[in-house]
Amino acid sequence: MPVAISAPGKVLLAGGYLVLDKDYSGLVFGLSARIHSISTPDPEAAGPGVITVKSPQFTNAVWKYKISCPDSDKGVVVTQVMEEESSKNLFVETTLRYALTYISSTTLITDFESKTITILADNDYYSQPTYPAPRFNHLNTPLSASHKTGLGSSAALVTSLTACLLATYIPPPASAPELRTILKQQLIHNLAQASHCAAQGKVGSGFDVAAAVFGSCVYQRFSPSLLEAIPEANTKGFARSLKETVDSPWDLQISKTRVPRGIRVVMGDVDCGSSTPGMVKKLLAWRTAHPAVAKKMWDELEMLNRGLIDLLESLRISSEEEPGAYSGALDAIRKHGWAHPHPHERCLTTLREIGGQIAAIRVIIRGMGEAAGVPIEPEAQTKLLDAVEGEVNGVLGGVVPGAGGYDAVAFLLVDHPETVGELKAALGRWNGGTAQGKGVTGESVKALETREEQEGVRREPLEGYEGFVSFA
Ligand SMILES: Nc1ncnc2c1ncn2[C@@H]1O[C@H](COP(=O)(O)OP(=O)(O)OP(=O)(O)O)[C@@H](O)[C@H]1O
Ligand SMILES: C[C@@](O)(CCOP(=O)(O)O)CC(=O)O
Repeated sequence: MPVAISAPGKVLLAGGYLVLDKDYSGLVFGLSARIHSISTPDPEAAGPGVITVKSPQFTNAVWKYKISCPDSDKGVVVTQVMEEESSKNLFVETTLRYALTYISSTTLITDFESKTITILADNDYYSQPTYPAPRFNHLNTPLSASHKTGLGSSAALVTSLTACLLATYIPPPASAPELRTILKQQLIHNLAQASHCAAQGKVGSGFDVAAAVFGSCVYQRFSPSLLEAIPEANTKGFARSLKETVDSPWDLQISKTRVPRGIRVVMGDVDCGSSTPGMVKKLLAWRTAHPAVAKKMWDELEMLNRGLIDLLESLRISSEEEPGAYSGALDAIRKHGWAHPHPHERCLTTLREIGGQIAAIRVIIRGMGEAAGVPIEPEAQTKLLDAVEGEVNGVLGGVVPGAGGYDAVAFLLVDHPETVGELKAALGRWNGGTAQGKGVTGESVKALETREEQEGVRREPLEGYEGFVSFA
């Protein structure tokens, strides 16, 4: 029986770096750009024990694995069958190893039915050569040469593949249609975090996997020690420890959130690139060397981020309790900017406060970056954010999301076609962005189509993949 699962990408609007510490939080929105994993029977399989994963949007993107379980305590062994022009895919391979080990420990299956799993990524994950591009556009490059837009492809991939493997191999009732209630999100989350963390080399707060599973949320991470306790894959005790850890309660904190109706997040792809691990290492080294100053900054930023979360929540409440006044305020700012005949009207005040809060957050972020010598909001991005905010009525504010740097920008704005169109045009016209030392001068910024979407991992109807996957 074929199974299709998708998981969303992410944008960390507030809380970059802080969210690495479990005492601080991150505001992360799930995105409509999803990565889909579709498992189908393998028509060419001579018997059980072969899983072929492929990403037909890329060249040389077929990864074939032999699956065996010689020692149940050490877990399932996943060995790539290397063929001419095979590449490695660490995230796929690790996810198979972890998910199949968990499944085997739970169900006692050792002979896994052979399957083909097709991975399809929505176009916004990679810079496209031409716009608009057809759905699941073929990029004519190997995956390693694609230009990622920073939407968290590895987390969405690991999450959808994990859920797809669970739904494929764990027999009913777990494979019944309602993924969320039966294949519990918590299980998908814990298992996907374990795989992602192992593949990533144990860095990262896990906010991207949390968004891929739960969708938009305020996230406080789990204790890193939870995963540190799991032995290396395929060593003594791996299977037992993985199962115990995944089935145990974790100390992460998730509270669901959403962008209020009438407001939209638009991401701009700067297509320049920054090294997140390098920035994280440098910033954390500075934090360790300057504990007192850093604590003050972290606490101040946390307070401002929490303030932003509260303001967005009160705007959401206004949008439901006073829809007329709310829509009027949105209309007014998109037409006239902040000049309004009733400046003290409640919704307008909240909208204004959101803009002010984002500006205050950016001040501290810049200070943090300067102090640590890490370009979290580089000057080129400051100019871009300020220029767009000044030019386009209806933009509440913009940030350099996640780790910051030269990769991307994200704006909160009134969700009206004219406002979105003006923002896209302003980004397209932008040519003042000189990333010093990066060799990029005067690049325009491409607005992505993706928007905030509240829902996390979900089962998808198979009809959506006709033409991309063979169900024969
Ligand atoms: N379409 C895909 N098919 C198969 N594997 C993929 C696909 N997209 C991403 N991956 C896996 O994810 C890896 C990229 O992960 P990486 O953490 O570098 O990027 P990212 O998660 O998109 O980063 P960011 O958090 O900055 O958005 C690839 O090397 C590959 O292993
Ligand atoms: C710097 C950090 O806090 C955020 C990185 O975000 P992004 O991958 O740049 O979206 C790292 C992390 O939380 O894993």
